[in-house]
This record gives sequence, structure tokens and C-alpha cells, in this order.
Amino acid sequence: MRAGLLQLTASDDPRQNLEVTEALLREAAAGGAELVLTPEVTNIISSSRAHQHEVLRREADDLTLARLRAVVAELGVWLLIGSLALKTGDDDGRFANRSFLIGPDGGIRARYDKIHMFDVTLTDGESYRESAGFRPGEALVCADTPWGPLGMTVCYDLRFPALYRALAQAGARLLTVPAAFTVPTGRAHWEVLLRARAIETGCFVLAPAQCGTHPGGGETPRRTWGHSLVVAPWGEVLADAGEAPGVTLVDLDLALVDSARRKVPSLQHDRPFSAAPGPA
Ligand SMILES: O=C(O)CNC(=O)[C@H](CS)NC(=O)CCC(=O)C(=O)O
Repeated sequence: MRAGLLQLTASDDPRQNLEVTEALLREAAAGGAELVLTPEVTNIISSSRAHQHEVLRREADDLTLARLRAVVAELGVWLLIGSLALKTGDDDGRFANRSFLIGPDGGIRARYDKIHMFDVTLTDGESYRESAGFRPGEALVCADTPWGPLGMTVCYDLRFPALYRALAQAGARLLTVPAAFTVPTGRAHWEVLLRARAIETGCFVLAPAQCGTHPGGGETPRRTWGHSLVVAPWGEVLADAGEAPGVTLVDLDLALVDSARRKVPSLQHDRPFSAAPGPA
């Protein structure tokens, strides 16, 4: 199976982001990709809540989703839209950070709302309160594909290994981790966490990422780490997209899932253990 990862530098203009995404999607399909993947928040990166409220739509009215579904139906590929920021209609005005799996007929095969919210203060100059703008999801999602079950996650979810174990135990053979990682945490943690999730689960891990300096961020523009990555079930990095936008094509030998799990069947070796003891 050939996968195509799109690396993007999303702006605060959904129409412009859609144009770039569509062009790269066509390029990936022309390069033989059967499954194409886009990063977290493919449709917008904006620091202004007011602007988000102005330009974002609910799922049923979202232009990015409608257009990408039509292009997928034309090209006949599978598409993992890493995520779209969408209105939910909730009273508190929070958005969903929602990942979609689109089948080759353009139909929505699965949707997953990011569960873990990035509420983190990295330094005085860099802090995030994702839960202020987004409503977290609550449901594990593992979707059928021609290449086996695909477990859907998003970005900060990567730091919660129990989620990945649950997906693998639900049958996943592929795991997706679309992201918009920060530069400092990306440098320190991105590759090692992705490799760990692949090794622990015996899955292929596909992680399309946002990269670069995002226009529309005002005084302190948002920067993301890039380095879209594909990791094999034994832990080898099969592709690293570096720091620039573009398409990365990679061929996956799906039999490697079984061979990694035969060598080290740790997924079958979970044992119950008692709660942590108190201080002696
Ligand atoms: O807010 C948006 O526009 C879209 N959402 C994101 O970019 C999210 C929440 S701020 N980013 C992450 O989860 C980064 C996680 C990360 O970097 C880490 O775990 O170290």
C-alpha cells in the first residue's frame, strides 16, 4: 500500500488552505497514493477566536469537507482529513477538533473528535488553552479500511499511551496521529513518542503534520514542528518530511504488522496489577 502524507502550513483563511490541500491531494494521487493523509486543523490555524467564529462552519455546511469529498470521489483514493475545526452548535460556542476518514466514493466512513485537550504552559511566551475553544470527544474510533482497521487519534492524544493500546486491542493495524506540534515539544518528543506507540502496538503509525510559521497569527505567529513521520511496527522511521510543505509518499508492507507481533507478542501479555501502594 502506498500512503501519501500532506505537510501544510495552514493560514487563517480556510479557502486558501483548501486550495493548497486540494493541489497536494491531486499530486499525491498522481504519485500513486492509495491513502492520503492531512494534518490536524487542515482548514485553519488562527489565534483569533472572533475570526474563527466568523469563518468556521458546522460539519453540514463546511466547504473544506464538501470539496475534499468531491475530489476524493473523482480520484478514487482514501483520505484521512487529520482534522477540521468545526462549529458544534453547543451553547458555549466551542468547536470540535474532528478527524474524518473518507472512502474512495467520497462517503464519510468515520469521524473522531480529539479527546485530549492541549492545556499547557510551555514558557512565558508560549501557552495553549485548547479546552477553552474546543469541546473534547469521548469515544474511541477504529475504522475499517482495505488495509485493516485504522485507529484514529489527533496530536496531543499521542501522549496518552492507553488510548493507543485500546485501539490496538480493538484490532487496529494502522494508527493515525495528525498533528500541529509545537517546535520545542516537537524537537524533544515527537519522534520518540511516535516510535514508542508503533513499537508498543505493533502498528504502522502515520503522522501528517503542520509545519513552519503560520500567517495570520498577529504579533506572535504560531510555529509548528513539521517532520510528518511514518513509522513501521518494529519502530523504524520509514519517512520524515522535514520542515517544508509538500507530499511524502511511502510504501507500506502490511505483513510487517504480523511479523512484529510474532517476534514480540506483548499485546497479548497484559496482566492485572494492584493499585499503587501508599508511602511506606
Ligand atoms: O489550536 C489549533 O489551531 C489547533 N490545535 C492544535 O494545534 C493543538 C491544540 S493547541 N495542538 C496540539 O495538540 C499540540 C500538542 C503538542 O505540541 C505536544 O503534545 O507537545
